Amino acid sequence: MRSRPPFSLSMAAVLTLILGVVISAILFASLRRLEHDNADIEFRQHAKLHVVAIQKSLDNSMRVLTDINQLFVAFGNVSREQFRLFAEPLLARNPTIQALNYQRLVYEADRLAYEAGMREQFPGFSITEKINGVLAPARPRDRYRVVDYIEPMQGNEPALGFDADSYGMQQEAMQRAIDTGEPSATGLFQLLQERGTQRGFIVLMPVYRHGITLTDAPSRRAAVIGFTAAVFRSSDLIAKALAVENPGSLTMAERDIDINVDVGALMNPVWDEQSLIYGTGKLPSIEKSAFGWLLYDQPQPYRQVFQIAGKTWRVEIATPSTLFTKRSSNALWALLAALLFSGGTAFCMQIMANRSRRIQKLVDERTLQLRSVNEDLIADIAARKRTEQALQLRQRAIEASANAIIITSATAPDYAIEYVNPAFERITGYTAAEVIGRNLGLLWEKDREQSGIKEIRGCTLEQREGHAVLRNYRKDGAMFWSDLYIAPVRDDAGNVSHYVAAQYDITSTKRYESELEFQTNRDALTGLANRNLLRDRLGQAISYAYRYGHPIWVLFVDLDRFKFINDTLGHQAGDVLLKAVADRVQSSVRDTDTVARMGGDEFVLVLPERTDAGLSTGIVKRIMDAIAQPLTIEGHEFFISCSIGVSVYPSDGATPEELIKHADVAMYRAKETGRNNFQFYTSEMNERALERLRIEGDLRNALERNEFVLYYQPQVDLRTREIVGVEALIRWQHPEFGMVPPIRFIGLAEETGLIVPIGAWAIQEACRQCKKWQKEGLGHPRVAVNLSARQFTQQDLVDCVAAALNETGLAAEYLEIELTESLVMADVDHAIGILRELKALGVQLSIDDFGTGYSSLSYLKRFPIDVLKIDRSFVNDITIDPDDAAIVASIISLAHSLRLQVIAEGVETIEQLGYLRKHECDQIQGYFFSRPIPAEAMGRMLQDGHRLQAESAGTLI
Ligand SMILES: Nc1nc2c(ncn2[C@@H]2O[C@@H]3COP(=O)(O)O[C@H]4[C@@H](O)[C@H](n5cnc6c(=O)[nH]c(N)nc65)O[C@@H]4COP(=O)(O)O[C@H]3[C@H]2O)c(=O)[nH]1
Repeated sequence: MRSRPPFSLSMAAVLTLILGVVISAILFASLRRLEHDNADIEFRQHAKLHVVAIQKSLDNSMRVLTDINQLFVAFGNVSREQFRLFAEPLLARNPTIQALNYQRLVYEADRLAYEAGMREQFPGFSITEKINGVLAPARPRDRYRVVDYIEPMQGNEPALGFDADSYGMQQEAMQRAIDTGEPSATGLFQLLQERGTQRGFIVLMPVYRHGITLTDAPSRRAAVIGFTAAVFRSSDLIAKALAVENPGSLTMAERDIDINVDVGALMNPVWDEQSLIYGTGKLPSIEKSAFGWLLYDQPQPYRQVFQIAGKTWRVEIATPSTLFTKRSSNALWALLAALLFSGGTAFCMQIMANRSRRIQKLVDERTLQLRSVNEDLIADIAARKRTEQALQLRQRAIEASANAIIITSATAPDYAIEYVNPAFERITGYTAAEVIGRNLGLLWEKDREQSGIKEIRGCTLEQREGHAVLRNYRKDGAMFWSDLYIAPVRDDAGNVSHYVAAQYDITSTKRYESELEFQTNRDALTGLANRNLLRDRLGQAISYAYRYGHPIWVLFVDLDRFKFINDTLGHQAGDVLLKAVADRVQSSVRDTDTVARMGGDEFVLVLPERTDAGLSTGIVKRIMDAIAQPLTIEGHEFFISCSIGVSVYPSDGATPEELIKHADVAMYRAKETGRNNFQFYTSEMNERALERLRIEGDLRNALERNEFVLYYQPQVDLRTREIVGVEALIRWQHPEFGMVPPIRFIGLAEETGLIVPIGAWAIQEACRQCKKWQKEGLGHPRVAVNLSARQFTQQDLVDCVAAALNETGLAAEYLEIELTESLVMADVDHAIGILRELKALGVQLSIDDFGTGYSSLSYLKRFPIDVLKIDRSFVNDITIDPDDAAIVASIISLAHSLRLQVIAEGVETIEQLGYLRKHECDQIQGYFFSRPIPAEAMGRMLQDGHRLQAESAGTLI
């Protein structure tokens, strides 16, 4: 709906209205001025007529008076009857005259006669005057001016015989009349015959004695005999004059004009109530306001002064200001009409302005619409162009796409392919002609059980878009992975007419993904699970075990002395060894078990219990045996053992981290108890592990704090029963834990590398002590020092030993270096080299712990060793385990055949001693003879010549 424009006044309309109002005002003012002036003129004309009427009436009256005076002049003596006959018609013609009379001058002397004569006609006549307001016979005086004749008699009877001189106020007029002979008016006074309040006046005209020549005033005074007088009632005079003279206009005059006629002295033209003879109203004092004429008719009072009967007559005629509408509404109507016309014109202008504004607005709207339509049209054309270009671009993009684009029909049977782009041909090896009309499924060949195919079918059935990863097959049969996106294409009616599929060859991505997955979860060297996958698998196994109540074993496997191999043969050899161990471990367990490499030489196995096969230590042993199989690397044969810690779910932990950590702790415990061993985790181990951490920290400072001491355990020759040697065994005098045995810190020292300086110190100290004993004359016992694997790989080992000998001055033959079996067997060739160098120094060499490892006896021939030390584990059981007894016997025999000395370790009982003696063991070492003791004690023992008791030896011999 078009909104109505807001109303606004048009400037043209407003100006028109203002102009119209101004013109109307001017018109009105002009008309009013005209009317006002007309009214003024009309008024003056009327007023003039009135004045003329009054003047004329007075003139007529004066003429009547003159006429009647002429009667006396002509006849000298005029009878009463003549007077009457003459006056009557005059009075009839001049109604303004109240009465005409003749006043006779009667002298006192003639009074009686006169009165007598009059009484004949008028019985009781007497000359009268007014005394105290009442008519009475006149008091005697020289002369009387007696009203002798009077017409009309009727109504004027009281005046007959009245002495007019008794009215002093007429004297002046009378005297003037006498002196001039002209009519002379008196002032206003109450007429004798007047019954009302109206005043009147008399105009006197003298009558002189007949025949007398009148030349001047005295002659006139002397000749005067009487007076003719006209009596006027003042108001009646003017009213009748106006009525007689202006019978037509009187009404108007009465209505419209206030007429005031006054009689006053010539010298006093100002209004005077006493001299006012006629007044119809109070004359307004006209005070003209500047614009009063606009609304009121305000004619100027009309004044005229004239002389009649010796008096100055002033007639003033005025009319009150009246609202102009009283006279004429023409100006008003003209004003209204002009205003109406102006308003109408302005209204028309406003309407025209509104209309033109509407038209302008409409034109603007239409212009805007047109412009908008035009712009739309241009935009439409541009959009079409863009669409065309976009279509071309898309077509080219599809053609140029590196990915396969396929368009299939949604209505044709089997969703026949309608279009494939060049990339499709390139990827699949099919030409467009070969696939058009066929189903996309040709790419899947017989591999139709893929879940992605179901998804794609679902998309076409439900007419929705979707996505699937598929194995596709090229025309040549080669498989490739594709990521297929399919989307329905709808026609204008919204029906699905086609499907468009984009196929991405993701074979390389898949390959990369699997590599990535492998890298993420697999150990790069061995292909075993890495820490990530281990944690994952162990987590899953825990969940499963928790649900079904099965235990899980977690095995922490650490290769013994791997570092030695790695350091001596290099990393490549180390890697070969690790791979071999990995394979062996993997093949010792079920496929479903997890074997992971934690890094270095550490492996973790997750062995969940199955219903079909329970877990037992047999599995652990099997793993250890598998690892212990001889291994040839770069032509060298190695024997490697391992230490295994076992933690059990749920008793040893509920999380992967806990179980792995506890298995690790158990593994350390296994190492501590002598390698090539396994241990189940116990809570005490944990405490030990914590302690171990503490020890590790303290160990770093122990050497410089001189906390290490050497204890010495004597070695006794079974034939001589004398002490022939001592084994130096290190002790750590820990400030808190007290005397710490080597088993608790040697392994740690090896791991941390601290064993190198500690070992060097031990050699030096042992040499020094031995030399000291020799110097003290305590004989020449050999001192045996243990050498760790780490020391064995030490580049300057030989130099170090040589330096110790040099510095202490001990002859090399008194120093025996003990090497463990596994140490030399780990890398036989390397070991032989070192051993030869050491041997070259002149030191004795012994193989410690013999029998525990997997050393091949055949190698012993190649080692330049002097002594074999039978491990105490065999010695321990020789009296109870025939196998161990047989092993010990054969070791002694073998050693002897190789011309090696044999020392049995850990001889504790006389039975063991007996057995060893029996099998011709050369020397023994063990608690039976002495525990390891401090150097002083050892010195004393040497000094005392302490020897194996003959009884104990003898009883057995
Ligand atoms: N049960 C029993 N044990 C007996 C008997 N006779 C001796 N032994 C103990 O057996 C160990 C013999 O030392 P080892 O086999 O070389 O085994 C040594 C050696 O491998 C290592 N070790 C000791 N001192 C050093 C050292 O200075 N350097 C190095 N590298 N290793 C050392 O620590 C291991 C343990 O030393 P020790 O605790 O002193 O333990 C000593 C000794 O006290 C016996 O009759 N019964």
